[in-house]
Formats: sequence, structure tokens, C-alpha cells
Amino acid sequence: MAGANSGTRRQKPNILITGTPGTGKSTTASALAEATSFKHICVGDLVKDKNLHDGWDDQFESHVINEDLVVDELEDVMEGGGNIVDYHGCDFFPERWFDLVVVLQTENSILYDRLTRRGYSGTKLSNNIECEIFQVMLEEASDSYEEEIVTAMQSDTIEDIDDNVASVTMLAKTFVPRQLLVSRCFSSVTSKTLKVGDVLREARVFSSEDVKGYAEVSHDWNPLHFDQESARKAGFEDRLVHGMLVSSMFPRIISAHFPGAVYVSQTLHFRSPVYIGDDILGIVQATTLRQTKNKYIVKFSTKCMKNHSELTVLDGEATAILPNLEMLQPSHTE
Ligand SMILES: Nc1ncnc2c1ncn2[C@@H]1O[C@H](COP(=O)(O)OP(=O)(O)OP(=O)(O)O)[C@@H](O)[C@H]1O
Repeated sequence: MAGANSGTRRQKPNILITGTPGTGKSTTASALAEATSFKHICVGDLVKDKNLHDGWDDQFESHVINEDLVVDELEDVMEGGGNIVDYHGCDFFPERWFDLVVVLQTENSILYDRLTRRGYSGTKLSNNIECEIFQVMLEEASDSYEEEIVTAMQSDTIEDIDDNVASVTMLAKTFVPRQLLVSRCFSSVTSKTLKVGDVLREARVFSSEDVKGYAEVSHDWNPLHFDQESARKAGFEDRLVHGMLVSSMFPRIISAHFPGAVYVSQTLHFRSPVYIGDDILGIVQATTLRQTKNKYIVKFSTKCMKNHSELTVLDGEATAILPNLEMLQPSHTE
């Protein structure tokens, strides 16, 4: 599955919203489409409108979807990116289509009431409730896509919808095309849940333009970053990326996952040089969580490694205040 959608040239991500019927896929997808200006594709409607089915199933009271016709119908539009696809299944879509797969989940009694209100009863009702109890959709998504792009989100209340839309919008807006990031990943950690041990990761390759841009704002024009000869004379293999620029991966990773995070401190040890063009993996792991009145103070171990080796180039510790963690379940408190 590795590298399933590498090589894609889309500039905007494709997002799949999946889950058991009634978990709020259409509601969430349409709010998300409004927030992002992405296109909302409701596969159920598409199947009906374009006759992409093999007839009606009396037992399940729904059309028998023709998966091949659906894939053919959507292939071109998915290539362009910027799509939000909503469907209660996900294993037949080509893996390369999606950059983020959101599995909505709803507490069983809430889902039971919602489906009953929609007229579900008998086998249809019990099948769907069982599907939710056994987390069938999460398992299908986990089996079909890379772990890093699959995220489960609770969808019990209207506030959950708002939170989920805000989180996914943030991820969509910070999407970096594959040709710029070697292994961009959406973490399964969401802005609503965090526990000790959770890890956030993101990869980045720093270019000459990045180094020049950093020098322009920092006024650090050290020749080691711009002149190969100077870098070699100083004992390096090539031009260096500013260490502080590399370390900027940490606040970027934390704030991308926890919008509104207030960065309090960061220690840094520069262990090994980073050269322009190196593929760097930033790793941030929650090590302690402390709850105060209405916010959480979280310590993270922070590390950058060369992506294809075990070499640590930079490490340290960060502390941040996270204001929006209503569902946080602290495993450890200080
Ligand atoms: N998080 C939520 N909080 C409150 N109500 C919700 C939530 N999610 C969905 N609902 C309500 O549940 C009903 C079903 O929602 P929706 O149609 O979005 O679900 P769905 O997962 O797309 O279902 P289907 O797969 O059958 O199309 C709607 O009346 C919607 O308003």
C-alpha cells in the first residue's frame, strides 16, 4: 500500500467521508464543501441520477451499486483533486484517489434513534446498528488505505459536526501536493483527541528557495547555506539548510493538527547537518498532558530524522497549550 498515491499531481486533496448510514456523512460533507469550496460528490445520489446500478435490492431496500461504473464515472474528476466523496463503503475506490479518509462514528443509541426517525426498522435497522457496533466501516477503511490517512471522528452532536468540519478544513488547507512532500501524511490524531504516546508525523524536503526565503526573513545569510565551496571548506558535504528552518516543522505539525495551539517552549539539539534536498521526517510525540481549568498543557518530544535512514538530525522538547480538547482522555497527568 506504501506510496499508493505518490506521483499524483493534484494541488488539492480528495477527501472521503465514510461511515454507517445515519452517522452524518452527507451533512458533514456538504458543510465541508461549503467551508473549502471543494466539490461534494454524494455517491448514493450519483448512482441513482446516472443509473450506475444493477437494479433494486428488495432485502436491503437500496440500489445494487455497480462499482466499476462508479469508478469510471469519477476517474477524471478525482484526478483534479478538491473533491469530497461521501459513501457508506470505501473498499472499491482506487486507493490513489484519496489523501484523507474520515470515518464518522456515532454512539449506538443515538444512531438507533436517528435511523428509526428515518423509517428504518427490522433487519435493515439491526444490520446498520451491528455495523456500527463492530466498527465495520473503520475496519474497511483501515484495510483499504494507508493508516496515516485514515481518521475516525465522532459524530453524535451538531457541535461534533462543526468540530469535524473545522479539523478537516484545516487539514485540507494545509495539504501539500505529493511532488513537494515525499510522504505527507494526515495523522489519525484529531484536534479532539490526544493521549500520551500519540504521534504526529510529516515529511518535507527543503529546497534552495526555502533556504533563500528563510534568509530573507531572518537576515541569516551565512555562506554555509548559499555557497557550496564555503560549506565544503567547513567540513560539510553540501549547502546546509538553516537548523532553525528545519525546527519550524514542529510548530507547523502541532498547529496543523491542533489549530489555536499556543507554543510555549522548544528546546533544540542540532545533531547532524541537513542539506538542501534532504528528505526530512518530523516526528512529534505527546509525552505528558496536564489539564488546567479550561485548557491542556502538553509536552511533546520533537525529532527530525532523515526519512530513509535512522539518522536523527535534530531533537528536543516542545510545550504547547491546546485549548480545544473537549474529548481528551489524559492517560497521565502531572
Ligand atoms: N452529528 C450529528 N448530530 C446531530 N444530528 C446529526 C448528526 N449527523 C447526522 N445527523 C442527522 O442525522 C440524519 C442523517 O444524517 P446524514 O444524511 O448526513 O447521514 P448519512 O451518514 O449521510 O446517511 P446516509 O448514508 O443514509 O446517506 C440527518 O437528519 C442529520 O441531520
